Amino acid sequence: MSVIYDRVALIGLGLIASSMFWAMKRNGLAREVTGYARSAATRDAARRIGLCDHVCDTVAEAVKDADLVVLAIPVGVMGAVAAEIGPHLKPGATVTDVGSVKRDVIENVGPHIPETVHFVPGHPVAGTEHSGPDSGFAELFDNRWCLLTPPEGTDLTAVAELRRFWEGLGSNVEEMEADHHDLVLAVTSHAPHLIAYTMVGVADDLRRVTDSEVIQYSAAGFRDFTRIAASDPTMWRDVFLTNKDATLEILGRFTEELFALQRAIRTGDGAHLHDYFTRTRAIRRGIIEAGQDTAAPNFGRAQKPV
Ligand SMILES: NC(=O)C1=CN([C@@H]2O[C@H](COP(=O)(O)OP(=O)(O)OC[C@H]3O[C@@H](n4cnc5c(N)ncnc54)[C@H](O)[C@@H]3O)[C@@H](O)[C@H]2O)C=CC1
Ligand SMILES: O=C(O)C(=O)Cc1ccc(O)cc1
Repeated sequence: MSVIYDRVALIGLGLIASSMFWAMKRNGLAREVTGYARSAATRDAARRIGLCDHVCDTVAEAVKDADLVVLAIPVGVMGAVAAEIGPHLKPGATVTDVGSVKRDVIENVGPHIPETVHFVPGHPVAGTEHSGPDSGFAELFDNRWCLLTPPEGTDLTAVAELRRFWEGLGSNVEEMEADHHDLVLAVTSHAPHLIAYTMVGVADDLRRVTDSEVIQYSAAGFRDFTRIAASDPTMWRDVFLTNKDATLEILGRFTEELFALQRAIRTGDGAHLHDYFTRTRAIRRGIIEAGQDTAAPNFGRAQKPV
């Protein structure tokens, strides 16, 4: 593959930025990659493992002369960091982000980007429960979606170039409107994370009563919850605070359904439970038969309906 951006600056050196770096190197997408993280300890860790061609001690130095600047930091600090970098951006450059929420990022970053610089928001829908500079790997984005949410009027060439870049990192790229993105992700990612956090919290309370049994005898479903509930607290705090309306909308619907299932259990309404579980099983089988289970950890290997 060929170079798409001569110089890329990664701001924030955690899971997503480090995975982008290794994937860029794997596929030769950038000639030089600079990096910056707020804490000196993270910058030192990055230097130790050879993450970035040059790790800078100031954000201004990192973005200077960059053709692409990637904000790979928690959603809650995007606006403040955009304000810091705004005056140092090169005319003609593109700024993007990888935040899990899009409307809030557009509102908080957009105003700090000079007229001469393009801003194309993005979200790779790929990740793990791990964080920090050591956690990245080049294959993270392979065959996963990257969603771009350019506001109306965004330069089409800048969007097309960023699309090619994410395709070069291994992703399938789709464009969508930011509010739609936030609602879809509230259903598929944000509410499920909150449910996992809650379930693990409930089990932890119970553990005090039953000693270590909750963990010792946990079945696969609960283990999956504990994996998700190990995700970075700062990142997820910011996701819920910035995608507030969509998350509350989905949680409201979730609670209604949960109450209906609770009532069916209390009244012994087996037909309700059976119908409900039959419907949800059909959804899972439909996803697999349509070959859309690209987010499964064993993607790429033969799968049979479960
Ligand atoms: N972890 C995941 O599975 C996914 C995360 N995302 C999004 O990507 C973004 C980054 O997430 P991760 O890489 O997982 O996080 P991470 O916690 O691994 O890394 C975040 C980095 O940002 C730095 N940072 C924090 N505040 C900063 C500031 N004010 N200035 C400069 N650097 C700062 C931290 O030092 C750290 O290096 C978040 O917005 C998240 O919503 C998107 C897709 C998946
Ligand atoms: O680890 C998992 O199961 C995830 O769901 C990863 C993830 C977390 C946040 C995102 O915005 C996108 C993907």
